[in-house]
Amino acid sequence: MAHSKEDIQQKEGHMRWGDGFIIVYDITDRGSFEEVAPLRNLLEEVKKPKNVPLVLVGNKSDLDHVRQVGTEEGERLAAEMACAFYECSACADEGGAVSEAFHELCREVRRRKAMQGKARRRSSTTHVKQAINKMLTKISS
Ligand SMILES: Nc1nc2c(ncn2[C@@H]2O[C@H](COP(=O)(O)OP(=O)(O)OP(=O)(O)O)[C@@H](O)[C@H]2O)c(=O)[nH]1
Repeated sequence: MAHSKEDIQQKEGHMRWGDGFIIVYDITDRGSFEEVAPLRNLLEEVKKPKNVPLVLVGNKSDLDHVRQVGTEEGERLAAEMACAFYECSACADEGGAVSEAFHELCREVRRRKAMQGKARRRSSTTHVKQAINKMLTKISS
């Protein structure tokens, strides 16, 4: 599918403010699956240097008889992208996979925020230690 400059700018705008993303393709449309990797690359580019929480979803699992993308292909791509993977149906969400995908994304966003908080706390402790060391060096010289 061709994307206009406006399409890309609009996408980048959404990407900038988002804390986490669900990339959805249609299991009955190989073209939509092939758009996942470029979309993820654009996301990485926009969010750099942050490593953004992601979940990959193959939608329309109720249309298994016209499937064009195998479950294993989705699983493999998710493994490459180091993110969770679900197949679901927005029309017939019997197993609850739609809400599970959203919950997993929220958990991932919280996990990353907690990790970033820890890293920030650690770096501020390092700054305090450096300042004390500097003062001690000055006093002793
Ligand atoms: N059978 C089935 N149809 C679905 C499912 N999810 C969406 N659809 C249908 O797919 C069509 C497109 O859905 P939209 O919500 O417009 O999604 P979109 O991302 O704009 O999709 P495209 O127009 O195909 O690019 C609609 O007719 C929906 O009813 C699903 O899980 N199963």
